[in-house]
Amino acid sequence: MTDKTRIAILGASGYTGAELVRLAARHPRMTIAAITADRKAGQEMADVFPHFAGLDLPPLVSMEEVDWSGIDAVFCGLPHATTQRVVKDLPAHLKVVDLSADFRLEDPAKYAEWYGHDHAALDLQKEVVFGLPEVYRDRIRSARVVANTGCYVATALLALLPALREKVIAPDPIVIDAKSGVTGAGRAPKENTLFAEVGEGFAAYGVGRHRHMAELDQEFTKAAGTPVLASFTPHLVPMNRGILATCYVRAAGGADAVRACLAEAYADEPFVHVLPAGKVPSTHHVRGSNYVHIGVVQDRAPDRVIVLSALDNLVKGASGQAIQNMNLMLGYPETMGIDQLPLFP
Ligand SMILES: NC(=O)C1=CN([C@@H]2O[C@H](COP(=O)(O)OP(=O)(O)OC[C@H]3O[C@@H](n4cnc5c(N)ncnc54)[C@H](OP(=O)(O)O)[C@@H]3O)[C@@H](O)[C@H]2O)C=CC1
Ligand SMILES: CC(=O)N[C@@H](CCC(=O)OP(=O)(O)O)C(=O)O
Repeated sequence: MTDKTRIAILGASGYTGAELVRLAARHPRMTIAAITADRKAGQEMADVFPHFAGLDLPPLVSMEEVDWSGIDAVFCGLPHATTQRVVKDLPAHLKVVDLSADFRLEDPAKYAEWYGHDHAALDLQKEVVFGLPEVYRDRIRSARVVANTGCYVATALLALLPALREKVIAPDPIVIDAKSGVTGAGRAPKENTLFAEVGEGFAAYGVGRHRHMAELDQEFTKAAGTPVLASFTPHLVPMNRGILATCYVRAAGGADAVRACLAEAYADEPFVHVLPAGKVPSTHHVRGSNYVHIGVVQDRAPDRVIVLSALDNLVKGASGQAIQNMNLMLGYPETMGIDQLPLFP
């Protein structure tokens, strides 16, 4: 008998799956019992990811080969749309943290509108809790299935939600200018992530319409108590990891009021640091960690404020947040296994 939770990581040959392996392998209360892949099923993890050389891991298998009776909890790092068909058929004894976008939208009509097809697991959707621990910690503790917040969305929500909730910032306009490293697009080969097409330049994409807007609308609207339609423009920048969101908002009390509100809201949060006046966050300062840095700056007009937020898309934006959620679901200390300091430079 072991007092460790036996976990499976679905999609372990992808970027978020590999990051889950990195973190879970050193988690004091988790043991990695199964790891899955699709095209890479049958391979050893250290062959797919040589940085895991020497780590004792089971081989990558297909999902059909997993013996679920030997598993207590599952992290699901699969592409969206595939995920809902997989998660709905998982045995009910499993606790699940899903990293995809499939279970984040509460309204099925919104899901169909933004993803272009009906949801395949609506019954399950009803019981899923939105996985942003800083907001839904109590509900996450008793959830069986949690939908991790998306990487861009976590960056923007953590920057603005408390101030929106307390009406320290106005619900309109909110403009979010966000930049992501290339691992945000996953490991599967795509033309837009080729070195020659990402390096030495950068561009916006999804301008005017990106599926993450639906998730932002849902959570901003709940916090403000009135419909919020934020502008959101993502950019792909030539770096491996990290997201920086620069958010432009209106706040009658100016930057000091916004900073004070955020500092109070996050005073006891283990992973969110509100920076002192005059400091701005950098992806360099959160890389490889579950930390989020938030800076607040006064714009030239007295009622315009700039809130900047940085996190590592693969850690706080995905796998670290997933472990944070699973720690809550399992009754473990929330920071267990994910309190590593950032890697700098
Ligand atoms: N990358 C990021 O920063 C973030 C990603 N996410 C979300 O997390 C999920 C995983 O992302 P990421 O790790 O980047 O993706 P990757 O493309 O890097 O990895 C996808 C994984 O899923 C497996 N897979 C693909 N198709 C299937 C299938 N049909 N059946 C079973 N397994 C399959 C792949 O196996 P194989 O390698 O063998 O093909 C691989 O292990 C996505 O939903 C993404 O949107 C969320 C937040 C941040
Ligand atoms: C750089 C890049 O391509 N990013 C992806 C977001 C990745 C992601 O994490 O999507 P979810 O949060 O919805 O799972 C995109 O813009 O679609």
